[in-house]
Amino acid sequence: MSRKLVYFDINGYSEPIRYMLHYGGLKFEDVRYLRKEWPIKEVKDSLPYGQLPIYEEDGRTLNQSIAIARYVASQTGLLPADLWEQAKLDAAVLNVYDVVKKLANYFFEKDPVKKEEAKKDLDEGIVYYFSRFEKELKAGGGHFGGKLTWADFVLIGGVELLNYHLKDAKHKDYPAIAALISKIHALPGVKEYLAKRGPYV
Ligand SMILES: N[C@@H](CCC(=O)N[C@@H](CS)C(=O)NCC(=O)O)C(=O)O
Repeated sequence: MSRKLVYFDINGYSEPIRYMLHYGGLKFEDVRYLRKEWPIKEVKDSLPYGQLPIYEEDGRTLNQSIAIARYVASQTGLLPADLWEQAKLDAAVLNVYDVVKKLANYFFEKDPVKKEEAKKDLDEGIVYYFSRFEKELKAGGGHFGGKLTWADFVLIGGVELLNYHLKDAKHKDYPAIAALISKIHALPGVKEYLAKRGPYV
């Protein structure tokens, strides 16, 4: 089976997907376009919605990082069979993306007044969402939904993205989130990948 994950030379939206692929021991081509060379017109024009990441498997193409993460989870034992459990995890992932979206709103805002408002919304959003993630993780014995799933990987990916761009360990007052980061970083496959990867970029 051929698998390819195509993204940029950053961790960003693809990192939880890379973690899952490595954890699952699935061989894949990790294609990373240089941001400084983007847009490469012929590549961008060939993408279903002009954006990355995309995931290719045996000639089929999937876009949208959540859809890719969910599919990869289904191939790596990280998506439970029960439909209610699946829906609860979808909700957890969308909650993570809701707070990550606040980072994007802040990051891409050009107007200085609106940027300040977006920063306030982001700072408040981090406290609001992280305290709820913390509660959910504690109720689930350290995981969303009681066991290791793709929602845990997506949460870690989101926290790392926020931390990197805000130059701060935003999860430091949330012990269950911190423990989950350590746990995922120590998983077989992920640990070896991280040792080779180096720092988050
Ligand atoms: N909703 C999409 C968003 C994808 C997205 O925003 N991709 C950005 C990089 S993180 C991109 O491709 N930017 C380059 C461009 O738009 O040309 C997803 O989650 O995959």
